[in-house]
Amino acid sequence: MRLSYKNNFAGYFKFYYNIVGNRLLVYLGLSIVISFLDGMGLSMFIPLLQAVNKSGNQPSNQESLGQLHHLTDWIQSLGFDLTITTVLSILVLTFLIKGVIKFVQLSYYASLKMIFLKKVRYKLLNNLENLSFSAFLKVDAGKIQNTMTNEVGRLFLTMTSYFSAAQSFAMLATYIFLAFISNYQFAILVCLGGVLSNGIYKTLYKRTKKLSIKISEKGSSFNSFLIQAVHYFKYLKSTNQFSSYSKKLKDVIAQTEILNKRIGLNKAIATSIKEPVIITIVSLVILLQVNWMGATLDSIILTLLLFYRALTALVAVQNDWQGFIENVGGIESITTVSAEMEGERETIGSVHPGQLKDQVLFDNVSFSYGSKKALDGVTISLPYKQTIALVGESGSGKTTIANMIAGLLLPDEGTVSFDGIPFKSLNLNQYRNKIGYISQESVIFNDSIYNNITFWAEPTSQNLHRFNKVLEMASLKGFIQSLPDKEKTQLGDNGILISGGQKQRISIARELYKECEILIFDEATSALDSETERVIQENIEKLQGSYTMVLIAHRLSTIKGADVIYLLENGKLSASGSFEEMMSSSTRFKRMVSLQSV
Ligand SMILES: Nc1ncnc2c1ncn2[C@@H]1O[C@H](COP(=O)(O)OP(=O)(O)OP(=O)(O)O)[C@@H](O)[C@H]1O
Repeated sequence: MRLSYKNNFAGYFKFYYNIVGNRLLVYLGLSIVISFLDGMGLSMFIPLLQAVNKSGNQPSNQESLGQLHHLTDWIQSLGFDLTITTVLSILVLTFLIKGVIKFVQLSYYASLKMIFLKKVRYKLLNNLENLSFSAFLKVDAGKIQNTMTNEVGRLFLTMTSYFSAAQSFAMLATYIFLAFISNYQFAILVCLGGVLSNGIYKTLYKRTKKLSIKISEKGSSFNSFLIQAVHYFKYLKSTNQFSSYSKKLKDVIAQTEILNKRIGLNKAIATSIKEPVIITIVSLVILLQVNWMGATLDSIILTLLLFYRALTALVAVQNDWQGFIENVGGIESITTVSAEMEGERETIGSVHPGQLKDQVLFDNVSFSYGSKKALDGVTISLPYKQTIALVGESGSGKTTIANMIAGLLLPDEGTVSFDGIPFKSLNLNQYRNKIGYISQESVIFNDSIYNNITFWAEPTSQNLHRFNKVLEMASLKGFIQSLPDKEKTQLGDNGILISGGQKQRISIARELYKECEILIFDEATSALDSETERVIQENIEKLQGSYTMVLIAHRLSTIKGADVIYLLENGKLSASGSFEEMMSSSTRFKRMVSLQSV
């Protein structure tokens, strides 16, 4: 399914059709049946008039019905007498059937809505899931959030209005058809009235559409500011910067509401001119009918009835279209965001990685973020079940290498390979199943400890056993035992209810539970006190030899046990070897160690 559209009536139809398929035709079919029944019901007023005329002993005026007298002829040919009771019974029956079909249509609409919203949200979520990491680095989180929530809602409103307009249009067509066969001059007047008022509405629609698109943009920036306000709440609160920050948010709110007010103003104009326009046209028709066409009373009543219904349908078309235009920004922003994300889709190779046997190898790798060179001709080997450590000053390129090992970034020059398979050809999704990543910012979901560690695994005895094992490995057993709700303890948004060190241990436990093959610790022990750090350190050491591991650490004491240490300087490799080798061969490394000892 591709979310794209052409900016015209048929283009919108195709857009909705692409999402919900033939269900749309069923819905439209039901709309047409309802319009037809409505027309049928109204036509019953014609024989009703005749029946009233007959009972009043007035001559029945076949001429005033135009070609519609065929309807009364048809009813009589079925063997029904045109009495008031017969006609009223047919009228009641028609509207009863219409009510039943309306119910079916509305129930169908409820499931259509569910399918529509689900499909669009799934599509956007898939787009996000498949987005490349380098594109994600440039992404506006507020825009994505706004699109997934508000804009999908607005998009659905456009579909509601669009099909409601289509249904009203079917009604309008029914009455115009009835009008044509009853009195063609009248029909021409209806059309003229429609065309006339349409001119006024077109200008209003154009203005509303522009405002609607602007509202979508404002929605994105509102969400962006809001996400950051929540994310940096502690900082904003402790430094009393919240008031100046919320000023920015309030500005966006005010601008959005001004746009909404302008849309409301357009709506007010559109709504308030409707009745005067209708009444003027109705009066003109009556004048024309009485003065120049010598119309009789029942012909005027019939004309008025058809005319009134046709114009009501026309007003409904205009109202629905106004509703459509008010939310058209939703289509615009969803298709744009979806296309943008699709354009930045990660390309995944097809070669399936087996178990790591030999090594992950960086061969003369260079990488830049835009014009900023982060890695320059780096050659590194990560051998099977060995531990390497990356050290270097802040900004020297350690995290970039870690991201490359996880396949998040691909080299601009040189190759990164897994047992000889270049990452470009590798099925990176399968490869990443092997990766455990414990990053500088611990990842904690707003859920229980158990779910955070097991990633929502069923609490079977086997899983619970595995869970308890990793609690011990990550030194979490004592902490969890001390909590009243034990492993069911909720951690709050972003782990706000636990300490930085506890967050890290939970992250470590999650990766151990996953039973990954390659473990990346990016400053994993930086937020721990020295005692906890020692325990975790011992645990990492226990893992050495069982996992292929990458350690990134500023504290050099923590990487003493690594098989090979790589020292980076400004994206270049300046030395490598075991801790002892580095101490004797690299004066820079030796200085770093001695500075930390001090
Ligand atoms: N998304 C980005 N866009 C532009 N430049 C970036 C981006 N991420 C990192 N860099 C730059 O690339 C260089 C290497 O960054 P990297 O994060 O790999 O360093 P690091 O050694 O891990 O630093 P630290 O120890 O502070 O985490 C730095 O100069 C940094 O400014």
